[in-house]
Amino acid sequence: MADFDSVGTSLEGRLLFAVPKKGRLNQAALNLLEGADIQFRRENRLDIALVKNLPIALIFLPAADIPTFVGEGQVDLGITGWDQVQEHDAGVRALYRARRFSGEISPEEDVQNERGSGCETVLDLGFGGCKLQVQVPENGIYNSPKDLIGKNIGTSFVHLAQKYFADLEAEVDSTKTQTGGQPEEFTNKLRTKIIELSGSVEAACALGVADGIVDLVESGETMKAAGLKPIDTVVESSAILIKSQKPSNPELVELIAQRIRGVITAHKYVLCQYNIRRSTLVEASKIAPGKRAPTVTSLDEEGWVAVSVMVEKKRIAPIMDELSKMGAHDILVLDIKNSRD
Ligand SMILES: Nc1ncnc2c1ncn2[C@@H]1O[C@H](COP(=O)(O)OP(=O)(O)OP(=O)(O)O)[C@@H](O)[C@H]1O
Ligand SMILES: O=P(O)(O)OC[C@H]1O[C@H](OP(=O)(O)OP(=O)(O)O)[C@H](O)[C@@H]1O
Repeated sequence: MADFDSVGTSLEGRLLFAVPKKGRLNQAALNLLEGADIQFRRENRLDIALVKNLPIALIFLPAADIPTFVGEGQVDLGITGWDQVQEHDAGVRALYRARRFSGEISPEEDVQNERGSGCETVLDLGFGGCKLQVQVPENGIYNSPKDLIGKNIGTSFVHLAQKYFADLEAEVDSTKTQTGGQPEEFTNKLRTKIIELSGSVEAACALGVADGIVDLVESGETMKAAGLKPIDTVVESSAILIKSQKPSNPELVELIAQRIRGVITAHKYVLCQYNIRRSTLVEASKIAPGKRAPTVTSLDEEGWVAVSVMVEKKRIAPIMDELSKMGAHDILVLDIKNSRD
């Protein structure tokens, strides 16, 4: 077990930054920290690491728990999936709704309900893209989400699944009665049974535990291998940087956000340099206009200029083809290690 006490006192005055300790987001998050020059050494099995060159402590937590820590303000910043923030948000709202329904909620808490998860999105990190989808057996009897009302649903996203089926049940009920549904009260009334599973959710249908599942899909390989098909999307997700509503050091939060933004831009773009006749410069700039504008310098040859421009990595090959066709020479493409707007 990690010895938190020994580092406890040294956390004072440090911004607490939660990072996924395992799973799909772990390595990409560590790469971002490295790119942002957040230097630390993590002792074996210790889930807290002090940053050497900034007043920050990294807290390694499961991605699913990060919105709770950030939302409640115990941790200032965090990297997690948008899906996890939405799940936490749905959980917080469901809890307040249930308490309001049973009459045990005060007006102050009611205000808190409106604040939801308490996490604010700082920026999209551009990795960990996936979709939370409703899935059913490929050759089974269910074809639309409505067919699953009243059935068993396996998922790790219990609150989002509850909300999804509560809304669906309310929609179906309101078309039946024409009186308008009340998704508000779903905690007491949900007919669909949501079964919480912590992993390998895709196996639930084949094993007879569930009729359908709500699970993440990226490439679709897991879904296909399990003989499932998607019938709806609950949430589209990617990794995000979140902050609490009142971080202990807002300036440091902004500094980290700026550095991470720089790393993301650097990964997304390459620097393209080429020589071209000045008379073709305007046309060439239309092909590769850059983030703001190309940098143009004179060449020691009459009528020629050297151009330097940032180009999105994924578009670089066709842009080089076009520039070459236009008469550009000595086209070079360079990786960008870091950047700042
Ligand atoms: N296949 C995927 N592709 C891209 N991102 C994913 C994928 N699966 C999960 N994610 C993202 O990563 C987050 C964490 O999911 P993951 O399953 O890795 O977490 P974990 O349960 O902490 O790890 P593990 O599954 O190893 O126990 C998800 O909430 C989602 O945002
Ligand atoms: O569409 P794909 O690219 O196949 O990815 C989807 C799978 O990835 C995630 O699970 P993960 O592998 O992280 O493990 P888990 O099932 O234990 O959560 C998710 O829960 C799916 O099972």
